[in-house]
Amino acid sequence: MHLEAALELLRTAMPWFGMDIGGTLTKLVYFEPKDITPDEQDQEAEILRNIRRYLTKNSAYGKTGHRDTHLQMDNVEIRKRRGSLHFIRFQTTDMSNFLLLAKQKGMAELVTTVCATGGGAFKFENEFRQQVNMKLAKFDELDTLIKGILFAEVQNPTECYFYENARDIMKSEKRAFDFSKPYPFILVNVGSGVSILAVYGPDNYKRVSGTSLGGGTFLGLCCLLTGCNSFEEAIQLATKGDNRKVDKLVRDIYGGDYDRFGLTGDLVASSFGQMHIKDKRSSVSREDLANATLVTITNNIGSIARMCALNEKMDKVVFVGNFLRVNPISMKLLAYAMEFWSNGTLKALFLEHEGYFGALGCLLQFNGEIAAALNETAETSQQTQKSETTADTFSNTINSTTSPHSNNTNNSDS
Ligand SMILES: Nc1ncnc2c1ncn2[C@@H]1O[C@H](COP(=O)(O)OP(=O)(O)O)[C@@H](O)[C@H]1O
Ligand SMILES: CC(C)(COP(=O)(O)O)[C@@H](O)C(=O)NCCC(=O)O
Repeated sequence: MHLEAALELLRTAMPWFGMDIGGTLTKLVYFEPKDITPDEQDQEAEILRNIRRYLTKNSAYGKTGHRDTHLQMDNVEIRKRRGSLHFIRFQTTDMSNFLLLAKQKGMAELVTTVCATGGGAFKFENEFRQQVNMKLAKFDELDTLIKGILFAEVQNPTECYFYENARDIMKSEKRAFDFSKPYPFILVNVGSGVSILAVYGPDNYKRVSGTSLGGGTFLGLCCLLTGCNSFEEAIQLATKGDNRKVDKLVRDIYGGDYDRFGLTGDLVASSFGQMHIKDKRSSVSREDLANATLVTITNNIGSIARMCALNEKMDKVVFVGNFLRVNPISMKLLAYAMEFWSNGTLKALFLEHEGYFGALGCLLQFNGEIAAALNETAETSQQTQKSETTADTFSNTINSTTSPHSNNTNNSDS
């Protein structure tokens, strides 16, 4: 095969995945081509067809896998192909089951390199190689996070939103925000932990701060304090609880407002500040404890984010990460905190695809992987002067749609 043809094959070979292996959740973005020609269909490997069917016809996979169907993006163009993007997540603790499933579905025979980001791309590299014979092309999680956000913003006109009437949490409402001129902005990624970036341009950012008190802390503390067993349960409990029974408010200390410094009586003066009193402790519910945990973690993140915005002289603060999933309490609280503490100069912004940007950016970076590999190949072929042989070897090391090794037709949910 000629070098050019091999490279074209590499650029177009399916399937296209981006994977973000995080501290708690693994996020997988899958591109489903919708412009397959009859010729292509004839040539398409059986395994590839089955994988596509399996991923797109189901919304639950294995024990913890879910496809967020409400986030699906249709009619997207990537590398001159049109199709849909599917967003799938599972618990990172379930990685060995995922690898087993990938093997069962014949993925290992079709895909030899997966584009991955997040700490797990490093941690699980050997498992991928040993169990399914896949190499991980690793990308930095903060680079891919920004790439994913910028792509989603262009593709989806309603990606970005804010809360109107943020000062009145009971009345605040979600509204679309035009994020087409985004720079500069503070980006707060609330995953297991929290990373805070100052973003000046598409390839220009720095990590300005972070905190270990993040989504993982909320979930961990909530499980300890309430006996709950999942994030969804923790959020449900928090929705019915009242942090004021757990926290010490300014009014509990001052009897009212602390006027001189603008601290109103209903402000939290001390998170969990009432829990050293035995009577108070015995009268709080699991719901109150869950709510107080959520408010504590959220306020702390809001406070650090606000200081970063002040330091960087930026007025837009974008919050992402799966901590915000099904979590309007935190989003409204963050919107309130940005507005209240800045006297209306700071705006909290949110994005619909919350925790998927790293994986999405990783899928888009596949071009970068090819470019890197291209350079390697070009160098190798220059050295050996055997371009045809090199191209053939090369095409086997990335993805191949043309050489199925088995006829696995099982596409049922596992
Ligand atoms: N189904 C879920 N299971 C566990 N945690 C969840 C879930 N949905 C949302 N979360 C929250 O999202 C956080 C993980 O966010 P994510 O952005 O995926 O970070 P990471 O990359 O560190 O896994 C958890 O710590 C938890 O607070
Ligand atoms: C180490 C991490 C980048 C990993 O990302 P995550 O899986 O939490 O999304 C993040 O947890 C973090 O930035 N933690 C805070 C570290 C600190 O600045 O204290």
